[in-house]
Amino acid sequence: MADNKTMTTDQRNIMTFDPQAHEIALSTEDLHVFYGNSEAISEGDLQFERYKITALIGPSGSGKSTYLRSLNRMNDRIATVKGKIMYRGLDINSNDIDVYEMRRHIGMVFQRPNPFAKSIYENIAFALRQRGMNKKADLDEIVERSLRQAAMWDQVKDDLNKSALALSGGQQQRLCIARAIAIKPDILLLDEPASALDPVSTSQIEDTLLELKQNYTIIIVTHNMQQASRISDYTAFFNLGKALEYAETGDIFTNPKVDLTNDYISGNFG
Ligand SMILES: Nc1ncnc2c1ncn2[C@@H]1O[C@H](COP(=O)(O)OP(=O)(O)OP(=O)(O)O)[C@@H](O)[C@H]1O
Repeated sequence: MADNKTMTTDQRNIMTFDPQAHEIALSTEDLHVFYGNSEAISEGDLQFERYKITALIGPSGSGKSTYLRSLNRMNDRIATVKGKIMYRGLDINSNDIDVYEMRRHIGMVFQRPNPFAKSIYENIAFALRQRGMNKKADLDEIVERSLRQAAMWDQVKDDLNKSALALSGGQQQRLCIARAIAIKPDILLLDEPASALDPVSTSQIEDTLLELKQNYTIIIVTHNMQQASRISDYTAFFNLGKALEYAETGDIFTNPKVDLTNDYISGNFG
């Protein structure tokens, strides 16, 4: 992706997000992702504003997940990721980055809820203990705070020793969100977190994300246009490995500048 200086006028028009006017939590620069010889992301660097929700939309296979997963190096083993991923002035795509430590700041929640086969309490406490926190009072406090932030404390506070696998799909996904935020990341990446859930659970997850954006920068892949328009502040439209348009969500859904964006949000393809 060309930088601002070398962008054509047309490119500037479709990337209406102005980085000068916002506090940027994370950005990519000249990012390219290859699976073998096949280039899955070829164009479309984005800058993510702090404490906002950005939705990545686009047809199946357009590269949304590949882009998202690159942001905290989940693609390291399966793809070649070139270019810079800038976080707090550091290129976190460089070889000398401690990936484990970086993921403490940039957490991920996956499409399918994937709680550990442990108790609700242990699902959260496990990662904290691995990071050297052993005092029960501290663990108790963070478990409660995380479950409250994920809007499920009242439902599970008397069942903390129950297996997480006995929870409903929606509760399991909120537990996974609680687990991700327990270590206080800055940025939360979510890959279609509600696609496997019923409408009520989906709506609860959306409410949770809207609450969380007070403290977290959120980037979410979704196929659900209503969801993108309900919860996101910014939307990026991907097609064939390129972010073709990036703007405030209201603009993308009411006044898209790229014909393909319009076709996609109108349900004409994808
Ligand atoms: N592990 C992989 N190995 C090889 N190619 C892959 C792999 N994962 C994705 N791809 C390819 O990369 C391209 C982008 O896929 P990606 O999953 O990022 O798209 P997507 O927009 O998230 O799709 P969907 O909405 O269906 O999840 C596709 O052509 C896909 O086949």
